[in-house]
Amino acid sequence: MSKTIAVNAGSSTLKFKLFDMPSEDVVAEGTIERIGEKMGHAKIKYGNDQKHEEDKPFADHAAAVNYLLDKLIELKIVASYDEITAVGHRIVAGGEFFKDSTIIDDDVISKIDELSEYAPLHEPAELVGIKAFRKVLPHAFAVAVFDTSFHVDMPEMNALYSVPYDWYKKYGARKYGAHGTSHRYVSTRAAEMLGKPIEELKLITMHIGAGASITAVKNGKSFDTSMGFTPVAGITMATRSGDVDPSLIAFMQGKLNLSSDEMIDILNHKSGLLGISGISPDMRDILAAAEKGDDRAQLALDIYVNRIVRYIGAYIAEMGGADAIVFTAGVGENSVPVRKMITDKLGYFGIKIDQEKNNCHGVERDLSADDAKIKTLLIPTNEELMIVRDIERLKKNN
Ligand SMILES: Nc1ncnc2c1ncn2[C@@H]1O[C@H](COP(=O)(O)OP(=O)(O)O)[C@@H](O)[C@H]1O
Ligand SMILES: CC(=O)OP(=O)(O)O
Ligand SMILES: [Mg+2]
Repeated sequence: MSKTIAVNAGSSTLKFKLFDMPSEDVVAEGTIERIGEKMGHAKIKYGNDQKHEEDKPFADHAAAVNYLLDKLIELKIVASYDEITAVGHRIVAGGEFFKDSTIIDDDVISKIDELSEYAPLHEPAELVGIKAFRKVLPHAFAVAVFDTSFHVDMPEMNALYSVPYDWYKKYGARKYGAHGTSHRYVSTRAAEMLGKPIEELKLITMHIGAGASITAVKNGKSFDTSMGFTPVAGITMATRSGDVDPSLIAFMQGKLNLSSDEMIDILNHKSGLLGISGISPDMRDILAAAEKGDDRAQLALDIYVNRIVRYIGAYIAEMGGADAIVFTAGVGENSVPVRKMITDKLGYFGIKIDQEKNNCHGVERDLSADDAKIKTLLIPTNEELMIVRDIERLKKNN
C-alpha cells in the first residue's frame, strides 16, 4: 500500500494529513499552530489513537516543515520516507496561470515563485514546503493545488475592480480570491447534506480561520468572494485588515513615513483582531478578554462580526437569495459564540439557528432552527482530502 501526504501551509499554521491510498484512510494527521508567535504548539495524531503534543516555538514555516519531517520518522509514522509515493501542496496564489491543480516540476516552482507577490504571506512559506519535501522525496509524484483555481472563472463583473481596464490586461490586476479548495469542498458537502444538485443551489460559504474569506457559490461555481488581488482584502482577520479605503493607506504612509512594503506588512501582520484589540490575533483570546470587559477586545469582536454580516447581506442580494450559509475553518468550526453572534444579526433574512444544535464544534451538522428560511450548516473543511483526490485525478490523466 502506498501513502500520500497533503501539506497545507496557512498563514499561521502548517497542517498535514497522511493517507493510505487508494482507501483514503487517514493514518496520521497534525497541526503546528501559532507559527511566528512567541510560543507555538504541535499536535500529531497517529497509529492506534497515539498522540504527540508539545509547546515549542516555531520561528517560521521552515522550522515547522523540518519538525514535521523529523517527526514522521521519530514517531515511526513511516519507517522511511520512501513509503510516501505522492505529495500534494496547498498553494494560495495561482494567478490566471494555474486554472487547475498541476504536477510540480522546475518550471512550476519558478512560476509559483513569480506569483509570490500575489500572496506574500503564504507563497514563500509554501515554496519552502515544496522544496523540503522534494529533497527527501525526490521521486514522489508531487502536485500543487491552488486556492485561486476555484475562483478563476468568476464573472468579470465581480472579478474586476473599477480601475483602468488595461491594468487587468497588462498586469493581471483582478480579484483572485483564496481558500478555493475549502469553499469547493464545503459547498459540495452542503449540496449533499441538502440533498439537492449543487447546480441548483445558491450557497454562501464562510471560511473563517486566521485567514478568512466568504464566497457566494452560485450553481456550484464561485460567483463572488471577499478576498481580492491578495488575501489581505475582505473581512477582518486575525492579523489582516480586510477592506480599507486606499486613500487612508496613502494618508497614513505620509503621516508615519512608511514605504509601501512597510504599509503592506502592517495591513497583513499588525491589523485585524490584533490591531484593533492590541491583545492577540487569536479569537479565543479576544473572546476571553471581551468576556472580562475589555472594551477594545469587544470592539474587535463587533467589527469582525459586522464585516461578515455585511458580506452575507451583499451576497444574498447579488445572488438574489440563498439556500444555505456554511460555517467552516478554525473560528467557524469551533466557536459557538461567534456563530451565534453572526446568525443573530441575520434574522431579517430568515436565518435562524437552534442554540442546542449550535452547541458543538468540529462536527458536520445542520444548525438551522425548524422555521429557518435559509439553512445554516456547520461543515469542517477538508482541504487535504481535496488535495489527495486531485492527485489521484492527475495520476490517472498522466
Ligand atoms: N475554540 C475556538 N474558538 C474561537 N476561535 C478558535 C477556536 N479554535 C481555533 N480558533 C481560531 O482559529 C484560527 C485558526 O484557524 P485555521 O483555519 O486553523 O487557521 P489558518 O487560517 O492558519 O489555516 C485561530 O487563529 C483561532 O483564532
Ligand atoms: C489565503 C489564506 O488566508 O489562507 P490561511 O487562512 O490558511 O492563512
Ligand atoms: Mg487555512
